[in-house]
Amino acid sequence: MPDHTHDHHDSPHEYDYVVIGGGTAGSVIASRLTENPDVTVALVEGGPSDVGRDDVLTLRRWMGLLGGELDYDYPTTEQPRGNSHIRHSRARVLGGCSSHNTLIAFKPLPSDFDEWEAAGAKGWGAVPMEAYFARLKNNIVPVDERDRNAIARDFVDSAQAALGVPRIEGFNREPFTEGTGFFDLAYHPEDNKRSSASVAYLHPVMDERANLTVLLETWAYRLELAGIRAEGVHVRTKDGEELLLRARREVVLCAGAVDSPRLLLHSGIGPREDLEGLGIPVVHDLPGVGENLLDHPESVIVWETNGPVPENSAMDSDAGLFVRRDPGRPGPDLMFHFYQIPFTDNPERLGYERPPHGVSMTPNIPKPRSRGRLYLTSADPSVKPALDFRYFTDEDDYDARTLVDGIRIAREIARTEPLAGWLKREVCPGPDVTGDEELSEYARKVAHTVYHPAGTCRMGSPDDQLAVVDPELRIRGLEGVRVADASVFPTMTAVNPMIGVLMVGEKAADLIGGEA
Ligand SMILES: Cc1cc2nc3c(=O)[nH]c(=O)nc-3n(C[C@H](O)[C@H](O)[C@H](O)COP(=O)(O)OP(=O)(O)OC[C@H]3O[C@@H](n4cnc5c(N)ncnc54)[C@H](O)[C@@H]3O)c2cc1C
Repeated sequence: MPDHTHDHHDSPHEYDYVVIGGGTAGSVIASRLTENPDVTVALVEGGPSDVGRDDVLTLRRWMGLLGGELDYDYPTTEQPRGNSHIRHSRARVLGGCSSHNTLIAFKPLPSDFDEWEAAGAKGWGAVPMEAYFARLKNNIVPVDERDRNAIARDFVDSAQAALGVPRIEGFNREPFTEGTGFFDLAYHPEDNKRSSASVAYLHPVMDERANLTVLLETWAYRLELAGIRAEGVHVRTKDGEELLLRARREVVLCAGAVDSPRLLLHSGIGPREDLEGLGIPVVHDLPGVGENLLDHPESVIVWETNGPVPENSAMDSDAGLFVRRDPGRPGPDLMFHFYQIPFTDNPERLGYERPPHGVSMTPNIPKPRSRGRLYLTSADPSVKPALDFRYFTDEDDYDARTLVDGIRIAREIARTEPLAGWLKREVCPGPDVTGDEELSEYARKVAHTVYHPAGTCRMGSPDDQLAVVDPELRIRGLEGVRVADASVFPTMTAVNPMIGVLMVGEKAADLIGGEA
């Protein structure tokens, strides 16, 4: 290995590591690698900085960011069994989706990591992963007392009374299979400020570290490969300048579950036939790129309340519920978010009206069985990729049945005091919709996403033909390039994935640093 310590400033566009994507995982990795002052890192981020931006940094303003100028806003392909109108928000700003999400913070359950290990991700079991949770720099705390809305408290009481599940105070304290309570969030309750990946990992060091170069509003569009070795990445800056950023040691791809496979495909790394069909020269035939597209689909049931709901909240969906219907499963198989607002965006398309004040429950499928696929429709890197989630297409209809169960359980909770006393009427689907078929039809047509795409560059063992990266996160068959973000998830975590992504970042930094 040549001595790089003296040539840092020789070439303006050469670094030890080029990290693509200053999002959730990328912020962790760039921050950790540059703890060593002898290591240089370029962090390439498609969006602007979040520093000083109250619209981004104030957690409760999250909904205002969706669909706006800081959102890549990916459509889905037509979903014959689901909702074809879902828009997948992906943040275009430093911190990535941790800068516009709700920051619900769940350490993946032991059963999630053990499932990864069993799927071929050697070394990613629950026991070794524990250390990475302990390392996280984010401020992870239960929803603060001041943010605990009276109706959300009553939701928790009613869920407990109706279902007999335990009340949980601090979901990350010990593993659970069911329970209800206020979530842990990565935030600062005193001013409702995000403790996103960028706030926790980059803001404290960005201006101080001479060895960290953050290139904002710069888009990576193709990897530079010499044979099987990744040598850097081609980017376009905000001013339209095209640069080749060279990586002496490694390129680390952290563009997320949509944009990491997208960049690989445009670099000629992916399923041969697809690439040839689009006229993209095949550099490396890797059939798994874009396959195994996972998500948490959800549905919604909305009530009108007797009067306005009190104002206080961390981000309007501060409490929830996990249910395990099948005791043979190691973890929960149905989850609910409770919204202190009437979330009628999708039902309105079917003719339902938004009540003046109301609340919602959004049952989702922790371990969905449908698997989708991401693919390109054009060799032009500026064309958005196609996202076909194949929602509700699993053979035994498990996914749709889960949401039907969810709506029925939601109604049981709503009938139970103290929540019952707040509710005037069920707005959607409405009390007349009761049969399995009708409920399934409704649940699927108004289905939404919990915004958790993952799995499109999945990690796996050498005999897994569809694995894209090995358990050290190296792209199989190539040198000098890893993927580290939600796309490497072999399977979906039963809980919201962000903490899992941050832990992927921490472990990736360890793997990369250890090798150097
Ligand atoms: C609205 C919403 C709410 C959510 N709520 C929660 C929640 O409460 N709890 C939870 O656990 N999870 C939540 N999630 C999911 C969670 O935020 C994501 O799973 C996680 O943040 C993904 O991290 P990532 O590193 O894979 O990708 P990202 O955080 O999306 O990072 C990718 C980064 O790469 C950049 N980028 C992409 N392509 C390029 C390119 N070609 N060149 C340069 N830069 C590029 C992007 O700008 C972005 O900054 C939510 C997601 C959304 C969208």
